[in-house]
Amino acid sequence: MPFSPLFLKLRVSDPQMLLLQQQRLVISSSRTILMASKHLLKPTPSTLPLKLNLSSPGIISAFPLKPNSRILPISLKTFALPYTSHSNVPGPVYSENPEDTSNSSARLNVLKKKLEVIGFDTQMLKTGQYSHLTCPTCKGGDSMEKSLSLFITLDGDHAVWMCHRGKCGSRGNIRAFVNDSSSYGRLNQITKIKPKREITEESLGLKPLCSELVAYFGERMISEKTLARNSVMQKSYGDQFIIAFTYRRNGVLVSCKYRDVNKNFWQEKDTEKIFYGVDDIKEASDIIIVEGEIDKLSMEEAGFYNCVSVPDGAPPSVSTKVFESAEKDIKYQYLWNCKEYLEKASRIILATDGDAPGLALAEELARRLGRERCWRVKWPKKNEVEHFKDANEVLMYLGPDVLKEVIENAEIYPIQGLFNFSHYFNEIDGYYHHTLGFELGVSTGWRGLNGLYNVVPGELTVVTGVPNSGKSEWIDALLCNINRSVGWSFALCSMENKVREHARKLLEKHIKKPFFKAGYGESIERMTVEEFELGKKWLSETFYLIRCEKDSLPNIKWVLDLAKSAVLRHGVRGLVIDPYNELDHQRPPGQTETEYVSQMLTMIKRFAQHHSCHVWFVAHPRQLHQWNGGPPNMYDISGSAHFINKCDNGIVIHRNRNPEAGPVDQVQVCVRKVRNKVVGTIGDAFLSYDRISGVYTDIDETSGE
Ligand SMILES: Nc1ncnc2c1ncn2[C@@H]1O[C@H](COP(=O)(O)OP(=O)(O)OP(=O)(O)O)[C@@H](O)[C@H]1O
Repeated sequence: MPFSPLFLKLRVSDPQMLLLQQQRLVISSSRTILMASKHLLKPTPSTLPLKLNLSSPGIISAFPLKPNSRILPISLKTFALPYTSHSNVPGPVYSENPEDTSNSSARLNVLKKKLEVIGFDTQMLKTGQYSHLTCPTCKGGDSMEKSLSLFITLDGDHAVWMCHRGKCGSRGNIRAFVNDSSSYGRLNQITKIKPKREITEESLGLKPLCSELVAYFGERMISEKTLARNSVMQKSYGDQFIIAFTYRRNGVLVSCKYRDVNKNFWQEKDTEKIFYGVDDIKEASDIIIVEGEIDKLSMEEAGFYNCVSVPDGAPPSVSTKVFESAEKDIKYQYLWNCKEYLEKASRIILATDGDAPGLALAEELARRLGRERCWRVKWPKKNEVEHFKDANEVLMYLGPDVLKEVIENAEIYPIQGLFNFSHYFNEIDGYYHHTLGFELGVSTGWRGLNGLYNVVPGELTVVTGVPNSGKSEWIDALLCNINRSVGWSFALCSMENKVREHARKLLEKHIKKPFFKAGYGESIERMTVEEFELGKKWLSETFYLIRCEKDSLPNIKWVLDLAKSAVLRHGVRGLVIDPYNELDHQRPPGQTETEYVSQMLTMIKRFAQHHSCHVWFVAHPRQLHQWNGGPPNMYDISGSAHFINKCDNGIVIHRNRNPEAGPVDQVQVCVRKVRNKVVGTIGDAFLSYDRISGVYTDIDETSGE
């Protein structure tokens, strides 16, 4: 015989109150007044005792009193669930003046019209009672059953409905009069939520653990005390007993997960997903999250009660999906359902398994919880190649003290782009022990510069000087010296040089003989054909040319891309860009030259650092008015002060052109900036330039700083 819940003392004028009363008092067929348990009493507008469709699978009474009762009032517990209200669905234009609204039949009329818009058949609807209707969402499925219960308040102002078909679960509510300014809600916007079952130990048939299962846990180092504290139970399943991990919130059974002898897991269906042991982290500021219930129990054996386990294990890999909202984050609903527990935590230790899914789970959790408050554990080594994979393994094989240590030594969860020095200890060790190479820089080959400037991979040297001062010549000579001493090879982007002339200059420096028998070579013997042939081989092995064969000028990105190829393909350790003004410097509209130069130098420095390649960048000074013949200043470089600000080393090449002021072959190498004190300091060195071979040699005369 079908039963209907009856409501006592309903006040028609106050729908909220009505709803509240509806939640609290339900009279069953046996006229027993059932009081809903406290946590089910949250006065939410959608919480109504709804008559259940008994054919609907998986919906069981929230009340442990009468498992077989056919009256099964349920709490929808909507405070934890998304809920679509249709109270804003406007009606077609009906009379909505206050006088009319005091009239319940007018109100009911408006309400019915709104319900019709949604798709309800309203002919038989009456206030103050339930109606069984065909659900406009699922149409009652194949059997076309009238699976939807709809209730209209006595004043005709408010309708609440829910479809009891397990596959549908649509529900919603609507009011006759509200601020109806929005457009019509569409039916498919009705949130489909499966109602959660209310379960008890009795209804699930859970029993205390038998001695065999206690012994099984004993083998896994889980004590009876821990099992009891966590209410681990058992259930008979066919002819076997299976372990039942009871999921509780505030001590109340919310869900249950089973494990059989074959390590198969399954969870009571249509129950809420929450963390296992969530009550243990209620007030905790430090939380441990593990991947399985036995790991949670293991943590207790090591003295950590502030631990929860995820209910569903680990995903195979990190999802590539963009996280949209908690509602759509179905796989991690347990996390959102326990949000208020997690919000208080300042430190969350992710002690998931050490395998790929475990790491993926840690990443998924960290994404949602905020990496900045996450830590992760390093499971100890099992042997040369393997690590222990989880808390229970460590507990079983190494004991509770080691497990405790593992947790205490958890390391901060990495955040992309945020490091501490420990992440770089290998590199720092290498720097200290001189195993990186060239830590103190490579000598330029000139004694006078040894204390001032040495060449370190990964740095940027800006070289300037008035036109014809010998900047290019000096850099070529420097490259030859470095190649001779340490064998480095170089990428050259020397736009001003013809290739053959550049080859001549380099060969002259390398062979120390003139390329031609011509006036500039005076009486010195020209390099022989054999020397020339060997020189060509040396050229090919030492230098890689970056040249733009088209008429257009290359831009810096193009140059750096090719330099990167030269590093990767030929292992070059240095790049010369000579000069700055021969590059294409088109800037986006609105960008100043200063901004552009800053950006360009950042790119160059990044290239240098990433590829451990030293970059020499030649830049001319702006036109100097009233030039006194002295070396220009690094701040005189045309374009921007960033050249001196951003470089690691700043060098001005200067030569005397006044015979009365001193020898004209004398070259002044002014080291104006050295960022790295290990490799030099500011000061001047004086070299002598041999015009025939282009070779620079030390003059034993240096000026002070
Ligand atoms: N100390 C010096 N004495 C005499 N001639 C020199 C000296 N240094 C360089 N030269 C000559 O000056 C000319 C220009 O040299 P280089 O191309 O190296 O100068 P630069 O500063 O790079 O010039 P630009 O600013 O035009 O690029 C070359 O012919 C070179 O032989």
